[in-house]
Amino acid sequence: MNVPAIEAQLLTKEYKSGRGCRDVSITVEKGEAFGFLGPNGAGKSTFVKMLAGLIRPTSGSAALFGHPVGTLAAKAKIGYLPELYRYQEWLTGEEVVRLHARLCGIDKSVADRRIPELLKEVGIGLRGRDRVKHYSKGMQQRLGLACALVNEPELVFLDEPSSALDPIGRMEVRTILERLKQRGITIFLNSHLLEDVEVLCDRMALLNNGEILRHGKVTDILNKRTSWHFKVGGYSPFLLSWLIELTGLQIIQAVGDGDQQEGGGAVPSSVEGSTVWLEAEVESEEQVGWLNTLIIEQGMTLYEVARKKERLEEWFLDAVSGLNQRGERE
Ligand SMILES: Nc1ncnc2c1ncn2[C@@H]1O[C@H](COP(=O)(O)OP(=O)(O)OP(=O)(O)O)[C@@H](O)[C@H]1O
Repeated sequence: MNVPAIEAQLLTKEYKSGRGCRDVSITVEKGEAFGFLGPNGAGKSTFVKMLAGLIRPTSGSAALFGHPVGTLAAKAKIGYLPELYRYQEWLTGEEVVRLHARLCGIDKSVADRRIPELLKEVGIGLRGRDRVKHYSKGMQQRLGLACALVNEPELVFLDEPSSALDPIGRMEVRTILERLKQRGITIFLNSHLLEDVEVLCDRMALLNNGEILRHGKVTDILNKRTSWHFKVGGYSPFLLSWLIELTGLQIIQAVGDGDQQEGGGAVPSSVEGSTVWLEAEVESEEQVGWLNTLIIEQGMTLYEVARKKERLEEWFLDAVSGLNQRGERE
């Protein structure tokens, strides 16, 4: 039977403060990478801690690979990198991972082989023999990743895995996560880094004030908007107003591939014969073909036509805009 890696139904945690998360239901299939987004305090860590069996839900239920959360069978299958990690700073990095291996009941001979490989994979390598107190925040985060992977989990929960890393470190962690995904490991990624979610995740959900506000396939979200860009050479300033009048479409002149010119829609300032980008909102791909024909018929050169992707950041900001601290529409 093909059981999902994560199945949560109406999972709720109420703290004394009242916050936490409410009625969260999601299913994550085996081998999927799932992104969990949300503003600070939305309840992302609370949700992950319930799945990892670290805190008890107030109500609702969840299972990992068919085993109820909190049971040994569920825990044996997971790795967890917490957001606020603190490792024993008097130990060396290698000793910290070894401690985690022992807690997971891994044989010494297996640990002896696996730990150096893991330290190399997360980019600690020879520094594994240094004490943790000499590690930067980024190195401690990499150490956390090694600890989360030491039991060769089938599912990893990563709570902000690159928050302390510089851009190179983030790219390296992303590569590690991509490798895990290729190996068929299910990834549940809490992240503020929308780019990580965009590159790595198949599906995602946006949590706000403890509740799921939106969810969907990352590719659908990125392609939802049907704005198209046209790079036009030999441009004549009459073209824009002529196209708008003829087609009735919303068309503006863009500064480059993506950035709208301020006061878009106004008569373009470009000089005769220059190369410009136009951005049009269309209802169907036929309209794109129509615009292509019209531009070419006017004797201009069409260098490039591309669908404008909606960045996840726009999607995120749009979803939470107009909501107050309690997540209510203002
Ligand atoms: N142990 C606790 N006791 C009481 N309230 C808590 C506890 N842990 C979290 N909360 C509250 O629950 C809400 C959700 O917190 P949580 O840490 O899950 O959010 P988050 O989305 O992970 O935030 P961040 O992105 O800032 O880490 C917050 O209002 C927080 O103050």
